[in-house]
Amino acid sequence: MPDIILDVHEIFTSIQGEGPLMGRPASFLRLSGCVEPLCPWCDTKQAWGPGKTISVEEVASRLIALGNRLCIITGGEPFLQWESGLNLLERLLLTEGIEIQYETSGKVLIPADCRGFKVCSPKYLANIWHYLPENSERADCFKFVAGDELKPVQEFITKHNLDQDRVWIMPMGTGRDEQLTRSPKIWEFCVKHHYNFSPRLHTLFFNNQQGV
Ligand SMILES: Nc1nc2[nH]cc(C(=O)O)c2c(=O)[nH]1
Ligand code: SF4
Ligand SMILES: [Mg+2]
Repeated sequence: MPDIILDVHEIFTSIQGEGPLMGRPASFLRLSGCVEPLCPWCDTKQAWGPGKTISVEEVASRLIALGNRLCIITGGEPFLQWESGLNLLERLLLTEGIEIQYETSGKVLIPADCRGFKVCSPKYLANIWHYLPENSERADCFKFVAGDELKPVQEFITKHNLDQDRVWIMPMGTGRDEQLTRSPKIWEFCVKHHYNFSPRLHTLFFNNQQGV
């Protein structure tokens, strides 16, 4: 039988820089491939195209070898590979007692049988949210990268009836300075609407380096 494989961009160890699990040491698996429309501000454009094909067992053993209790699976769009191997990887990691957190844009359907913690970060592009509404029930929480336009974020939250406890807002910025400049306005927005604020710690510390 041929190996079940994943299309992998990178595997590394770091600290979750964003969202509800921010600050926790974690193994990161960044899968290759994303869904159109692609975001012009994307900080991981290298993960759009094909990466390295690696067997699921090999990916699992590399992640286990990093020794972290938590694994963040991101992309690209990780759920593109759910049926072709990610579901098997999830089973292998859970068997080892490793906790899993996914990062998804919500442009594809979050699999109903996925057992990890799902953080959805919807994308607003050319005045449209590129998002499948069914994911509002399937994601555990939502993370928005916000720039100057806060109205669309507020409209999204209202339209999909998201409880404030499920919402994290992060300042836009591929670099440290931009993030810091935008933070006070995002902070005020969070205080006003009772949302959670999240910085992007890896950008604050390492600017726009890859693999951190
Ligand atoms: N440290 C760190 N935390 C992250 N949280 C989400 C990330 C992502 O690229 O999805 C990310 C990342 O690339 N690095
Ligand atoms: S959804 Fe995420 S990975 Fe895909 S293009 Fe947008 S920012 Fe980049
Ligand atoms: Mg990132």
